[in-house]
Amino acid sequence: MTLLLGCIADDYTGASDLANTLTKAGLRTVQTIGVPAADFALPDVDAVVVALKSRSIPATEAVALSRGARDFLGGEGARHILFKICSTFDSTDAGNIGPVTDALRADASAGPVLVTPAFPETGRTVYFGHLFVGAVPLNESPLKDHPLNPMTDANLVRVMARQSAAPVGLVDLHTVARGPEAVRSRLAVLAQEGKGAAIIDAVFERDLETIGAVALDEPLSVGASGLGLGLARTLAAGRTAPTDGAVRWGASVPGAIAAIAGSCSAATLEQIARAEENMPVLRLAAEQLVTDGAAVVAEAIGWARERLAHGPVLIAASGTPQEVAAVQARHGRHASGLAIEQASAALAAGLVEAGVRRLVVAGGETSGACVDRLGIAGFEVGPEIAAGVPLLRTVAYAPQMLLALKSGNFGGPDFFARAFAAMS
Ligand SMILES: Nc1ncnc2c1ncn2[C@@H]1O[C@H](COP(=O)(O)OP(=O)(O)O)[C@@H](O)[C@H]1O
Ligand SMILES: O=C(O)[C@@H](O)C(=O)COP(=O)(O)O
Repeated sequence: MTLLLGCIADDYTGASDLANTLTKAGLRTVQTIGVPAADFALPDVDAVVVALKSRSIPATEAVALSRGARDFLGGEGARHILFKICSTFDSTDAGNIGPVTDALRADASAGPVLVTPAFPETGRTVYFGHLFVGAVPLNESPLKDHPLNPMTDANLVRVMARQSAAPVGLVDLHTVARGPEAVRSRLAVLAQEGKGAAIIDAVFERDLETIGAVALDEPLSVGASGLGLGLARTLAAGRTAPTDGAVRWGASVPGAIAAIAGSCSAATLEQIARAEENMPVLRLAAEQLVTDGAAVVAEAIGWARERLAHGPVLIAASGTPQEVAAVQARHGRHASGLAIEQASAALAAGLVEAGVRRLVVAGGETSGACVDRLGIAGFEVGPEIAAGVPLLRTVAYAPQMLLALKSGNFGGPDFFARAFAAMS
C-alpha cells in the first residue's frame, strides 16, 4: 500500500468531514479512531484520517497525541501530513493549533507551514487573514458563543500568533490568484523572515487547488476540508488509476435508529426544533446532567426503550447560549462540558444496549465521547448526507453499526430527518 496522504484530525466530526471530502475527490480513505492497534487490518487505501479528541485538551497532550499519529502515518508511508483543524479555527489562546503546528514543523524541519481553515462549500472563506463564516466575520458568527472555545477574533494571523512560538505571516488572495509560483515566492520571503506558519487566503475552490499543489512541496500543512480538497485534487491527478469518487457502499444494517445532540451551535438548535415537529425528542436539563448524570441517563434510556420500536428518537442536551452560560457560571466551562459529554457517552452505550444500530451524534466533542465509549476502532466512509457529513460504517466492530457524526455547525434544518432516511 502506498499512502498518498496522512491526516491527523483534532476531533471526530472533523475527521469524518475530511474523510468525506477526500473520498469525493477520488482518494480511497479510511478513518481510524486514534492510532489503530497492531491487530487493526488497515484496508488498501490512499489516505488515512486518524481522528483524535485533541482540540480542547491541554496543549502538551495534544502535541503528544499528534506526534503519535504522525509517527504511525509516517510508518505507513505518508509523505505529506495534513493536520485537520476546524473550519471555524476552534481553539483558545493556549492552543492547540499553534503548539501542534510548531511541534510537527520542528520535527520535520519544514519551512513556513501553510494554514487555512477555508471551506467554501460550507461558507468558510479567508480574506487578508480574516475568517468569514458566511457573510460575517468569525467573531460576529454564532461561534462567538461556543461552549468550549468561543471565537472572538476573526484575524487568524493574530489568533495563530498568540498560540505559536514562531512568528506568523500571511499569503494574501492576490498572491494566491497569481498561482503556485507566486505563492512559492511569497513563502520564500516568509521563510527568510523566520515565519513558522503562514495563514493563506482562499475564497474559491480554485484557490485551494493552488494551495494544495504548493503545500505538497513540504511535509506538513494545516487546514480544514477545503485544504483536503486541494491536496486530494493534486494527489488524485497524479495517480495511475484514480477512483471516480463513487462510494462503494453496502446495505444498511438492521436495528433501531436514534440521535444524540450535544452541540449547542445555532444550526443544531434549529435542527432539534425542526425534529420536534416530526419525531419524539427528549430534551435533557443541563444542570441535572452535571449534578446527577447517571439518573438522567437512566431515565432517558427508559424513555427511548418505550419508543425505539416505533421509529427514530432524538435525545438532546444542547442549550441556548444563555442556558450554557448559566450552567457554566455554576460549574465552570470545562467541568460542565466534560460532565455532559460523559453523560452523552453513557447515553450512547445505553442506546446500543437497547438495540440501536444506527446512530447520529451532533457535536464534535460529543461524538468523540460517544465513539470512545462504544470502543469503535475505525470507519469506512459512505455517501454524503449533508456537506461535511458522511454516513459511516464501523470497521471490525460487533455489532456492525452505521453512524453519522455531525459537526455542530453543519447540515440544514431538516438534518436529522435526512440522516435517518439515509440510514434506512
Ligand atoms: N446545555 C448545555 N450546557 C452547557 N454545555 C453543554 C450543554 N449541552 C452540551 N454541552 C457541551 O457543549 C460542548 C459542545 O461541543 P461539541 O460537542 O464539540 O459541539 P460542536 O460540534 O458544536 O462544537 C460539549 O462539551 C458538550 O458537553
Ligand atoms: O471543519 C469543520 O468545520 C468540521 O470538520 C469540524 O472540525 C467540526 O468540529 P465541530 O463543529 O466541533 O463538530
